[in-house]
Amino acid sequence: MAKTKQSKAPAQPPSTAPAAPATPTATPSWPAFKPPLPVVDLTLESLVKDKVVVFRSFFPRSLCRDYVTFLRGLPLTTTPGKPKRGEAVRVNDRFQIDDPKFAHRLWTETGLKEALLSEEFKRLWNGEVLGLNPNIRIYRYTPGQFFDAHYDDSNNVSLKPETGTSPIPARTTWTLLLYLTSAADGCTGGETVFYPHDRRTAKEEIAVTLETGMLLLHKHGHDCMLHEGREVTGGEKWVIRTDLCVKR
Ligand SMILES: O=C(O)CCC(=O)C(=O)O
Ligand SMILES: [Fe+2]
Repeated sequence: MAKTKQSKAPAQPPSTAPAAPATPTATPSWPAFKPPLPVVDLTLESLVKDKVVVFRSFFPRSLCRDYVTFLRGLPLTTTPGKPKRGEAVRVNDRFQIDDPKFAHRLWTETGLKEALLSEEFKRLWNGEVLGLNPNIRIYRYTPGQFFDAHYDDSNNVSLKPETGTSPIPARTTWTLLLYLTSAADGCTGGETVFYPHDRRTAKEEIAVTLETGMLLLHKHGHDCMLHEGREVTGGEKWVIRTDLCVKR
């Protein structure tokens, strides 16, 4: 199967009206990380060796609720247009912002930095880890919405670890998905499903069930696994997406 890229994959089901692309100017006033994070020892759990790992309870449920309430107020837009040849069909509502400060907070104020840089796991990340991609994406999937099978690209970015410092050339190596809702909040379906052999077959699928507050990381770029966000059948699936960045 030809590799389909996710980065330029707008799509729309027949039932959704085209929306004007959001052009956010101000960065959102993201809620504080309360209670202070992490609320549990961040233990990395491997779902697919060297390819997919999760941290459960990365955000406590109360914080997920605060975030969903806050994110509802952002100008989300339904992905418009028809996919071009070779592009993945993606049907969801999203908001995207370049926010280095929030990326830095997610990296340094959650326990993530320490957890990923521990000697035990350092080798997984494909380079010298610098932090998270400032390109923050928020997804909301309502019933009928999904993200069709695709591969995530590695992208070149430049990171400014502190204000006033010069940018460091970096590239993304792993995708981060932070799930803010799950069946516990009335969201059914919406699993992130991986296909280790580039074939979309039920027999080979590895379906990750949504869990409120769970952070999933999966390797992307040239050896990214084919994956999809399965259709949501009830409630709302909310996700914060960014990427892990290494020195280039
Ligand atoms: O929403 C999901 O479960 C998958 C999202 C995804 O694949 C992506 O952001 O590239
Ligand atoms: Fe993806």
